[in-house]
Amino acid sequence: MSLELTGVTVEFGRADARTTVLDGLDVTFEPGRMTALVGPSGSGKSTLLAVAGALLRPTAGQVLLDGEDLAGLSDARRAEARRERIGYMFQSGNLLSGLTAVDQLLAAVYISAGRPRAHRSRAGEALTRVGLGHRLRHRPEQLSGGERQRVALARALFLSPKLLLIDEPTAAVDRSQAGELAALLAERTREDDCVTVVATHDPAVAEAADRIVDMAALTAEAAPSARPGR
Ligand SMILES: Nc1ncnc2c1ncn2[C@@H]1O[C@H](COP(=O)(O)OP(=O)(O)OP(=O)(O)O)[C@@H](O)[C@H]1O
Repeated sequence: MSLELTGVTVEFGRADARTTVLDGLDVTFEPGRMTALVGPSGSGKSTLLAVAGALLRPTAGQVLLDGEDLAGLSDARRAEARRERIGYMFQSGNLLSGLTAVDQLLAAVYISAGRPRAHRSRAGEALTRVGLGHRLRHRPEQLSGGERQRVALARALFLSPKLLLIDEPTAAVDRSQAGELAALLAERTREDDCVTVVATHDPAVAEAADRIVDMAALTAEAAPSARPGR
């Protein structure tokens, strides 16, 4: 399973108010490797994740997940790919208020496959693996920022996605938690052999990653005028 973006362009707005955020981008991400996506604020990291995760259709280009072009699929097939093959973890954690840590994971099962009861003990194990075995019945408002991030990570991993997309996972945690969370992400990526792309400003995440991709370099590669000899 690999993720390959070819000629990906994303434009927002119309006519005179048009902004080109990604311009003919080519990049490939391999399985079992965690990539840190770095670059200045506004360089398009979150936009790239949204396109890769079939949350946003590119203006042009292909998003090949295991050879299948997500950009060209119908809305229904894109939704299916999101449910079955892609795990997300966003900055705020996006936990559902009022649900316990275990139920956060079961909600993902319910949306995807139904019958969450059969998965209850597995949800407990998944939370234990991210160091939250003692917080299974806690609700988001009873958890620290770092604990909420780890619930969100366990939830993103729960259905064994082939593609894991993560935006600023360490924004709400202290330095030692940031290092632990980054190491955990890298470890799970290798164990599950998934493609993991993490947009980040955090050196701790970049350090734990197997590869660093700089948006500035991608953009320079994509723009023909910036290529040497042209
Ligand atoms: N829906 C939208 N409409 C118009 N412009 C948008 C939209 N979404 C994003 N942008 C613009 O696209 C650019 C890239 O945004 P993006 O969030 O991808 O950057 P980023 O690298 O993730 O930034 P940060 O590090 O601050 O999170 C920004 O200039 C932003 O204003």
